[in-house]
Parts: sequence; structure tokens; C-alpha cells
Amino acid sequence: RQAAQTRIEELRELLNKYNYEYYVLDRPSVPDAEYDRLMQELIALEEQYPEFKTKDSPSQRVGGQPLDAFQKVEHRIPMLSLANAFHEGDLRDFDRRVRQEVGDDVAYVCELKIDGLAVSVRYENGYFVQGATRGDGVTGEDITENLKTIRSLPLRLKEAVTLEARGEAYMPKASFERLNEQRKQRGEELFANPRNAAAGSLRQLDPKIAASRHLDLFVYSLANAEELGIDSHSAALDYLQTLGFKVNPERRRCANIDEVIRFVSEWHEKRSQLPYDIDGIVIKVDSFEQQEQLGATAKSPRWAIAYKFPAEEVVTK
Ligand SMILES: NC(=O)n1nc(-c2ccco2)nc1N
Repeated sequence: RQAAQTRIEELRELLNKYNYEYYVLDRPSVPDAEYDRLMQELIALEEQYPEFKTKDSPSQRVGGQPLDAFQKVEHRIPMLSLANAFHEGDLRDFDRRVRQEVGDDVAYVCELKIDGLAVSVRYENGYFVQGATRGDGVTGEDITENLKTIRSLPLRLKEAVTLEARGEAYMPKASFERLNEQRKQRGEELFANPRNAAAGSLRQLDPKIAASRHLDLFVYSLANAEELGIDSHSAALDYLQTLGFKVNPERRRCANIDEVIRFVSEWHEKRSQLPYDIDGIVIKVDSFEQQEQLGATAKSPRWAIAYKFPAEEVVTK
């Protein structure tokens, strides 16, 4: 019995490490067959000794029983939506308004705007405890069970910290193509784009279906950063990365709006090479003190803006 407990702990740590290497670092260290064999051993041992199953066990990722309905979740910190910019002039206007308020010593962080579904994830003492959709910004739906199936979402952080992070759940282009190919074979209705496919997958009451859709997650903000003594958005993103989250590496800190505009045009060209859809670039004032000074309207922060790429003429096959 003691040997079983030790083996379960060993398998849990090993599988969580392999999972992190494969899905967060994109650098697997063991073949899939080895991972699957160890996972089967863990699931069998946990069946035999359920008292040794923990909430960060990787066996949680295969999806449990279907829910009857989603519970409602109140976001303690509202999830704001971004105001949009469509032209370079809109970005310069944004920069002018920012500098009028906080002065010329301002830096921005530019991030790829992942075209998925905004979600909030809460951790207590390092353990994933709850995940929710954005909903109307104040009230969302509890999709904890579905989010557990996203392999790049850590079930336990590298530090025993209590935090709330926001991110974008999305379906990589390859998963989207594969899913629609399957649906075509079955004569089922196709998804129009990866964003709809991700939304449809996270709305499934059966987590086994969500698990089969190979969703992914980029985390892009730390809601309680100031409580944790972090004073800038770029520092928050670096911290989230060290905790074990998947944070998009294509972010860039820009010293002025000209550098922002260069980043925007660079990625307008390069986005087709990405393995996921982006629908623009998000620009945020880096300093939290300056974000505080700028505040937010009822709907959107005044310290951020989303530059939307012009919608491409999608040729439907
Ligand atoms: N969709 C996306 O990639 N987003 N969305 C935000 C956001 C929304 C509200 C505050 O920040 N940031 C990024 N990178």
C-alpha cells in the first residue's frame, strides 16, 4: 500500500513534468507511447487506491462525468473588453490621450491578439481551483472541468501562490483542420473558424468532448498582480511564465508608438505563419501605476487598445 502511494506520487510528478515539456515548452523529452503507458499505470493505481488521488493529478485531464449545467461565476475583478483601433491614426490618437494623462515617459507592451475565448483561471496555494468564461465581464460560466483538459493549463503552479489570471483559450489551426475533416467524414456541420470551434468545445457539458478537441491556452494578464507586489504588465507576464503558464513569446515592450506601429505591421505580414489565428495586436501601457491613473470606462480600459487587422476575404472552399 505504501509502495502504491509512493508510485502514484512518482508518476504524478513525472507525468506533470512531461506534460509541461510537451505542451508549454513544446519540447517533449519522452515519446507519446511512454507518456500514455505511464498515464495508464497512474489511472489504474488511482482506481485501486482512490485515497491517493490528488486534485493536481494528470489523470484529471482526460475529463470526468458530464455536467447537467454550467454554474454561474462572479468575477471578483471584472473582465474588461478592449476598445478597437482600425488605422494607424487611431493608435496615434490613443498614444496622445495616454501621454496627455501620464506624461511622455510611457512604455507599451504589444501582444498578439489570439482569436479565441477569454477565460479566467483561479489558483489557491498553487492549485488550479476554478476556471470561467468571460460572460458579460461580471458573470461568467464555470468551465473548470473543461479547462482541466487543456494540457498547457498547469494543475499546480511552481509556487504555492494564490492568484487569478486571464487568458485566451483557442484551437490551433491544425486541430481545427483535423476536427472539420472528421466532421466532414461524418456529414456533420463544419465549424466556420477556430474561434467558433473553441467556443463550441468549451460549451460542451461533457469534458471528454472538450478533451478530444485539443484546445490550448495563452495566459495574458495577472488580475491580482499589484496584491502580489508586481508593478508592471511585462513583469507580470514574466512571472506567469516562471509559474508554469504558457505565455505568448511574441510579446514586445515598446518605448513609443512608432515601435508599436512597426510591431503591428510586422505581424500583419507574418501572422499566416503562426500555428493559431490572431485577429490583431493588443497594446497595453506597461506600468500599473500609469494604468491606474488612466483607469477604465464602464466597458474598456483606457490603458489598452486592440488594433484589429482588416478582415481577410476568406475564400470558402
Ligand atoms: N485576445 C488576446 O490575445 N488578448 N486579450 C487581451 C486583453 C483583453 C483585456 C485585457 O487584455 N490581451 C490579449 N493578449
